[in-house]
Amino acid sequence: MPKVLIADKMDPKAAQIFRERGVEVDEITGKTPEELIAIIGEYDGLAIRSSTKVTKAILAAATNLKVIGRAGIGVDNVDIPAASAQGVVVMNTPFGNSITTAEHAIALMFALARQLPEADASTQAGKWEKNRFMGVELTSKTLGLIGAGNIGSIVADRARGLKMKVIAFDPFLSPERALELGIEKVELDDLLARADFITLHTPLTDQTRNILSAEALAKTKKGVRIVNCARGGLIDEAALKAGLDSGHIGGAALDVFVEEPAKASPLFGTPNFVSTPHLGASTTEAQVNVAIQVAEQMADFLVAGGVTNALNMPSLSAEEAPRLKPYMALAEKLGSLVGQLTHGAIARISVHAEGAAAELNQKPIVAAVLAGFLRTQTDTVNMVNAPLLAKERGIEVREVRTEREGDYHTLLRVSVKTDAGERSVAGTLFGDSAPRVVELFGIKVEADLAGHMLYVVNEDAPGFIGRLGTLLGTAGVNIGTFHLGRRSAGGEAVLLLSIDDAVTPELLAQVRALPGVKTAMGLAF
Ligand SMILES: NC(=O)C1=CN([C@@H]2O[C@H](COP(=O)(O)OP(=O)(O)OC[C@H]3O[C@@H](n4cnc5c(N)ncnc54)[C@H](O)[C@@H]3O)[C@@H](O)[C@H]2O)C=CC1
Ligand SMILES: O=C(O)C(=O)COP(=O)(O)O
Repeated sequence: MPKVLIADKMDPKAAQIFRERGVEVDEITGKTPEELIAIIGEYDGLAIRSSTKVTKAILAAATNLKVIGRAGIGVDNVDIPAASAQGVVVMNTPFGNSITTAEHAIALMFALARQLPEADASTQAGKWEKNRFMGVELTSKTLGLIGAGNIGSIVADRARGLKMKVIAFDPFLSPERALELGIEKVELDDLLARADFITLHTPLTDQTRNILSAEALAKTKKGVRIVNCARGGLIDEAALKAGLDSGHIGGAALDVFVEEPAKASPLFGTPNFVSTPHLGASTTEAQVNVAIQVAEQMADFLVAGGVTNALNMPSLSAEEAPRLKPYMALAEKLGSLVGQLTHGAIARISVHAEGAAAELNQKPIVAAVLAGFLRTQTDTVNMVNAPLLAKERGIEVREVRTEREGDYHTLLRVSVKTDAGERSVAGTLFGDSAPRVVELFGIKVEADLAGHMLYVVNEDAPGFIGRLGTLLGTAGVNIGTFHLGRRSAGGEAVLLLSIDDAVTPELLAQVRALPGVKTAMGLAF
């Protein structure tokens, strides 16, 4: 009988469903990482919320683990590349708590507009300070959304009901979707200059980290009120404190912090600062939703092999699985590669199958490309919703087949069209099972895309590889594999290195400073 550990507080419905479906379950919450490492080896499944951090060390001890189920949305507490490398499926419940979280953002907006927490404390202290508290109306104010996905869209809907004017910065929001939501799509600087209230609803990614930096906060309208119910790290907390102290920022409400649990913060006690302890998803309704959903999905997987809402594995039927599986792994990797290497609005993604690949069902292959691609923008994408999400984002998806073989017996090519033109990557399967990228933006390479990688484009010149090797060696970075390709002798060359740990910003800065380097990026698969 499969065995699941529920490691964070969850509605009792989760344990009930596991038992009903023939899964043994232990509920042991509040463990330290060391305590978790000591027991995780016995479990096939791990059900969590945001408190448990599923690190490489925990995964290394999880020798029987097959599935991690996140009863909620954000999976930034799970090392997904490490889980994928270990073949552990990671699932979330993308919609169960979105209404609740949107409502919390609206609640915090009201709390700021009318200084509710401070007025409450003062009144209950017997002060009756009727003249101290003067609020503002929400009606007719401009709300700036940073991120207009599931939660952001619900906030927009509620805010429009409150007669607010809603503007949004979300590079992946299509003009059609903005129109449908009744909101105006704007650039970040425009939003900063115009918004009376700002709420954040993006995942924490390299692009969104510190999106409200000191510089961005300085561009806001005087008196702006800011709400963050998404992830700590989207706002520079020190700059927020300075802005509140100077009076430039009229109020701020944080549900999430860079360090959680946040038991101390320079922000605590600051006038017009409101905080809650990551309560965005904490309503009875949302917790019942996510508990039921996560237990059903995990039980389905452990008992029957069904895959739903997986972040690192395509959904599949039993018959198609054996032939399609390696193609989908290749498709995800190629999608993720172009997603990580492409910035800005995408007009079109084309998936071209050549040779043996052209004989297969293209739907799951195309969905896997899109899931890999969109995962660089949102935590909530999977094979099922990737095509829909692409459509919502105004991305045209093209499917092309050529049954005739080219240089390879089987080939998948993924092309992305942006304002800057169309670029493509291509990959094949070695031995019909091992995915390899064989072409990167017109340059022939041959590489396995796995774990953490360093991607460098440089001018092909003698001595460069030696200098890079020395730099990495000095920085204590261990190289697993090393792949090299070039357009022409003395032209542009590309290097793909697999390394043991994530590329740090410091390392990237050093690589970028090497003579001849045109681009350097950290990639993760
Ligand atoms: N406080 C809490 O308890 C909860 C927090 N959350 C968090 O809320 C956040 C949003 O969740 P959902 O709306 O469900 O996710 P979603 O994936 O549906 O939406 C995220 C949106 O952010 C946009 N985005 C991505 N990169 C961006 C960038 N660089 N600039 C601007 N926009 C960007 C995406 O295009 C997408 O539309 C997640 O981080 C999630 O973890 C979710 C539930 C509860
Ligand atoms: O679903 C999410 O992304 C959340 O942040 C909710 O977190 P929680 O499950 O309440 O710890």
